[in-house]
Amino acid sequence: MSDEKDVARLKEEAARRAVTYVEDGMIVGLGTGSTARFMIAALGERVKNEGLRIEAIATSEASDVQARELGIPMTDFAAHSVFDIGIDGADEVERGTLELVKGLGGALLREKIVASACRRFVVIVDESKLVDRLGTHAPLPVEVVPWGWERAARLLAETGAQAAKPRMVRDKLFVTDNSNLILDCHYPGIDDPAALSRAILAITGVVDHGLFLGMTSEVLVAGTGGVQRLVP
Ligand SMILES: O=C[C@H](O)[C@H](O)[C@H](O)COP(=O)(O)O
Repeated sequence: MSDEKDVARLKEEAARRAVTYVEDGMIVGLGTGSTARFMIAALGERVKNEGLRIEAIATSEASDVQARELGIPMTDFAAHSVFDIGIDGADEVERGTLELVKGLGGALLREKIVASACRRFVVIVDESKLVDRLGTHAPLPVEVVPWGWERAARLLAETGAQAAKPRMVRDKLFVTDNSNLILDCHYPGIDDPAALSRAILAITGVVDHGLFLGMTSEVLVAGTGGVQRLVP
């Protein structure tokens, strides 16, 4: 089996475990990304095969489309301010603190809005996402309004980022579901995530960033030895 297939299998294992937490009557926040895709697929199976009765809210257009295609009933913030459980992937999980970097898929803003509305926020990852210090494996994505983004990029560099570059897709600026841009900020490790969060949010034009601090209820980490459950 190739490495890629191994990783996909681990992501699916973590995703399937998290879906066992979902019960009849729950309102569920659906994450975004390749691991969340497995989770939405598994949830769709339960809705179809077991008649599981839930409503869900998606953190991206892509997850929304997938969930609707699978027949998962969807809801929104017009109907609810609080959700029972949110299940989402991550790009980095710091061992010990379980603080996160998210947003490599560009969905960080809606993901953070939904995670902050969930009573329980379950993170599903394969073991390659565990790090000793945030910022060492993945850049920190920062969502900014398009107007004046160049200034925001320069000010982000002053927070210690070695580079704050607009994300590009096929030579074009990547645009989020919220019509904003993503600046990928490369830090040489993040020693004080809370201080960095404050510094980034103080920049006018920044909408939010991919540091998810104090939000994790638990992490399900799939590795070769099975799925491990980590709690803060
Ligand atoms: O914007 C994307 C999200 O934060 C994803 O949850 C994160 O990038 C992890 O994605 P994946 O499961 O594909 O590694």
